[in-house]
Amino acid sequence: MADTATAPANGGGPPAGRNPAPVAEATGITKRFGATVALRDARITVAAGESHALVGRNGAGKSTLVSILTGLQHADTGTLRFSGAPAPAVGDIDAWRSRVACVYQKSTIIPDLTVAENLFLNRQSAGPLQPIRWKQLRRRAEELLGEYGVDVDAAARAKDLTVEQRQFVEIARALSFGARFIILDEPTAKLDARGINRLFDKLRDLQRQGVAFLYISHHLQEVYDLCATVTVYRDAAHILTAPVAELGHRALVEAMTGESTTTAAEIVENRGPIASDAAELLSVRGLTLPGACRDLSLTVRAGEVVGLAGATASGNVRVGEAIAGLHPAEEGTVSVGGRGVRTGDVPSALAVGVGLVPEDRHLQGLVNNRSVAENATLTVTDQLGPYGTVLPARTRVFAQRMIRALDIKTPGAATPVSALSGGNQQKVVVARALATDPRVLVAIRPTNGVDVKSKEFLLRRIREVADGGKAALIVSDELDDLRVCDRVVVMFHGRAVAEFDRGWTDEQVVAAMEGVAGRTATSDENVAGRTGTSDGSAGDRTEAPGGGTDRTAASDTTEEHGR
Ligand SMILES: Nc1ncnc2c1ncn2[C@@H]1O[C@H](COP(=O)(O)OP(=O)(O)OP(=O)(O)O)[C@@H](O)[C@H]1O
Repeated sequence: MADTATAPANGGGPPAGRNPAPVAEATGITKRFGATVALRDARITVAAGESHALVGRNGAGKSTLVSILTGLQHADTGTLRFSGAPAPAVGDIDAWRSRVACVYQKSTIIPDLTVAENLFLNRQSAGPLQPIRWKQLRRRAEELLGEYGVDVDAAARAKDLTVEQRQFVEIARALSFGARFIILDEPTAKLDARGINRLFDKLRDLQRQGVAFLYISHHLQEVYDLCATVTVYRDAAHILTAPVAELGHRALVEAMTGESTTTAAEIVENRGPIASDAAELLSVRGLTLPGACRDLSLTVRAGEVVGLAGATASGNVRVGEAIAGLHPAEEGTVSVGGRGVRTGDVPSALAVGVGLVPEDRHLQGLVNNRSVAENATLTVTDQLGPYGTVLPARTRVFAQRMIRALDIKTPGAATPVSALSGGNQQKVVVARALATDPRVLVAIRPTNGVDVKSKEFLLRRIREVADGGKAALIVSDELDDLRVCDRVVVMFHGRAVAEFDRGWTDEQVVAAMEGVAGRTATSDENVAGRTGTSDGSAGDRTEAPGGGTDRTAASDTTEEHGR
């Protein structure tokens, strides 16, 4: 793919006449955490005004580098310079802020404060004993937001903003400290396609104003869309830095993994259709969830992986969560192998064999200060000792099996899960869902934050669940996640609007997620075909926008679209 990739129109180089010193230059950086070497003699140079990507597998050392570049951690060895000058002293927060800022996947703004208060936190007044002039504060905030073209009400509570608006506020705050170098650590993880486009427009805009970016993402297509230069880390070390336009997709993946990899589409290549007499394992009939979906029906057969696709407001995530007992239904039923699930009742879903990989591993997935072993076995404590006891030795053995099965990179089973890299934490969440050997696995964005190789690995594991005679539902808007499915049902604004067998093209599924298929094909009815109507009868299958399916086109585009 990168053979055809082009550099962004703005080029990414430093604007003429500006200080030629790099905005950030780190060399010889080594950082250890106990026995773990997180960075070994690593380096990076980001030129003024450059859009620079940093990629690497989970645990490669990217977040550690970010924490060193932003002054949160001190490197054991190495030098760091900003615009030619040595890095500020540790703890001199204002000096660090004027050089670099990071927008994380997890927001750092305070939900109960207004946008204006967040923007000027700890600098609301002119001096320590000066009163805060609220009107002035709001005006300054409005000016600041206006200056960077951020369309957000300065008086709004931060908690009422969308993820995208929060990110824009964080970027504006960073720029207001004078920083012309911004690090974005997986900023698109919680955005849908439109949100990503708007974020990219904003970044390109700021780049034209001379702001440099270090962009971290596991979505390699985003690297091709946005960045001019890419640096690859592998196993704590710098592997290469190259112009994006000169590095093909396969070469980039090989630099990250040290070997060649298969793509998601290759996982299902040469696979036959699901037997028509395969038992219906998951059955959702006429489900209505307030604010999320109306009269939705869906089935998944034994041996089948079904994708439930949709943009943020589609309701697909709530449907997945409801199947796992997290939300009560206003109407409709959920059953597994003929046994009903009491909606809104997690134990009832667990009892019939539903396993869940939740959307947000931080909020719903992990107990941070507990070990990898404890987190991986949370759902199976009844198997870890007699009479309600949990035997540490049995927990350890169980967890070690999981660590091997899912290739979790950790010093050991007793390591606190918070010490793992983001992608490896996600694998612990998947391990926990698989631990119960579920009959129906509901996996919500299961490859969130997972590197290209681990993504392939996790998707293969989900396929194996189905191949073992179980059913899997992948709830996601990631095209790579959907590519391993036998069937993809697309939701738009609470309704299933299209359904595709294998061989769909990216354009077809994206159009359906954007609501185009819903308007042309099934304007106000449930999708028919195998998703069925609310009374369980089969209806007409939705015509794919663009007509039919095209296996060649789907595989050809595999490398072209990260999402
Ligand atoms: N506070 C810590 N204590 C112990 N080990 C740590 C700590 N922080 C990071 N590590 C280890 O350092 C290594 C590098 O982790 P890092 O988070 O930098 O990887 P990453 O490239 O950002 O991965 P991901 O893509 O999964 O976010 C990993 O092996 C991780 O377990």
